[in-house]
Amino acid sequence: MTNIAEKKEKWAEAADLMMSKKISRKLLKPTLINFIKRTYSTEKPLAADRTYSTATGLMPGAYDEDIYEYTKEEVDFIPKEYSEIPGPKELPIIGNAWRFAPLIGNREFLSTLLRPLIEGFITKMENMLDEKNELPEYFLSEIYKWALESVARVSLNTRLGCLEPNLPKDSEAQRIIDSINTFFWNVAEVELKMPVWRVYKNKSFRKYIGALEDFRTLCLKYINQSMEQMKEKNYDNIKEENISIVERILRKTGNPKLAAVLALDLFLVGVDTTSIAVASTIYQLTQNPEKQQSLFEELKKVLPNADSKVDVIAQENMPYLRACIKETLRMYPVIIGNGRSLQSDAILAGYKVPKGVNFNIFVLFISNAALLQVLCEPKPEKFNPERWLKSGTAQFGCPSQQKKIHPFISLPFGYGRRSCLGRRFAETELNILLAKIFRKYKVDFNYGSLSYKITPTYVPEQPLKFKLTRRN
Ligand code: HEM
Repeated sequence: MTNIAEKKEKWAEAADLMMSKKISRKLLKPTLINFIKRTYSTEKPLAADRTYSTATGLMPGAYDEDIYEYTKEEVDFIPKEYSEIPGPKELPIIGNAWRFAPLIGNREFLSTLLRPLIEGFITKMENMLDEKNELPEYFLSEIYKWALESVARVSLNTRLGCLEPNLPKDSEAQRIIDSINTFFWNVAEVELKMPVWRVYKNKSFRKYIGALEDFRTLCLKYINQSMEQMKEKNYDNIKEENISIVERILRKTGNPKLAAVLALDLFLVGVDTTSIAVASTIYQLTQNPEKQQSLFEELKKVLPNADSKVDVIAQENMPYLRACIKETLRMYPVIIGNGRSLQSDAILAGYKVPKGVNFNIFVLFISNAALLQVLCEPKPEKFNPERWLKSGTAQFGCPSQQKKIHPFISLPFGYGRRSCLGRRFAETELNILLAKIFRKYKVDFNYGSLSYKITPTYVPEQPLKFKLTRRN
């Protein structure tokens, strides 16, 4: 048998093994956990060489040379714990942001910046309600605009005007959102499938490049504006929270190129991810009114009235809200799987897997079926936030069986060195916005069940016409 045929056969066997109902729980549990742990512990993202050859090379102007070399000062600025992570040579399109993870991870800073935008968005939602108190069909795109405004505020200290009513279709903010969507619709086709575009520039490729080019041009305009304004500023009298991430990087490194690349990264990955997570969590709570009521009881205690401030301390006192978000992302992970490329030979589930093999770890499958069934809760299809709540013994309990839930059951933000850098950013956005909505309104959805599609984010297909009823 040829090497390839042999490998294929082994992998088919491995897949059968994982799916087989006959397999004993004893064997499946350690095998799957080991499988995930081993693959996540590798550091190189999937298809890094291809991502490099397409995305970077095709974003003219974003990088002056093909591979950006860091100066000594920039390298020194990189916090120690991140310095050994492979840099942009590995994954240029989102390869730089991780170096500044601490800057996008401070909850106090994020909460202060994001709260006013959330207040503005809630007012906008109220103004969008129709005579049945329902939000419009295009509500998801309104969430996108809010998320875009948030990224712009934090990374560039810029307001794009996305919260204005009736943002024109040809406005710059709308065009940024459209280009992000087009990018995501075509990224899998261009980056992960056979690279037909190397010989023939097909439609997906042209759209993909067009979107990236549009996106880059628009974002760079705001980045340059931000840099111009910096020249006039006296930072002695400016509070830390009013200094954007881009400004901080520029002040520290004096390198506009580095700042621009980081901002582009954040715009590209920070908009639709959070938006879909918001949409899915609201939807789940409409489908489970008793859970929505439990959430309201919690929120009423922490936020005495609808206008109470959702600061960091308030967020810490909302375990049920966090459990609702976690449970939603278990059932509907926005990113359905993660990729890794093995950096050394490994033995997985008894099979020798050679260095260089690419993996897709299907979070959607794992968190909905296999692990959950084997390890803990027999009903993965049920929305049950309680399964994530700490029990009296301060363990993550599975109430029905008094067991700990294995942390790998749900990995919506990935795992390890290349896990999501915007996690705190996203969690802060979700905590504040959802707390505000569910403290103020009872939310219903009167149009049956939503179905989901993969674009490649996991997104609801039907209009989100949520009904809002004001609470006391
Ligand atoms: C609910 C919202 C979000 C979800 C579910 C999510 C999920 C993910 C996942 C699954 C990965 C890949 C992790 C891995 O391979 O282990 C990732 C990477 C990343 N995310 Fe997020 N994300 C979200 C929001 C954000 C936001 C708001 C930002 C920034 C503003 C962001 C920035 C990043 C960056 C920079 C990476 C690449 C990290 C690297 O390659 O080292 N994400 N995210």
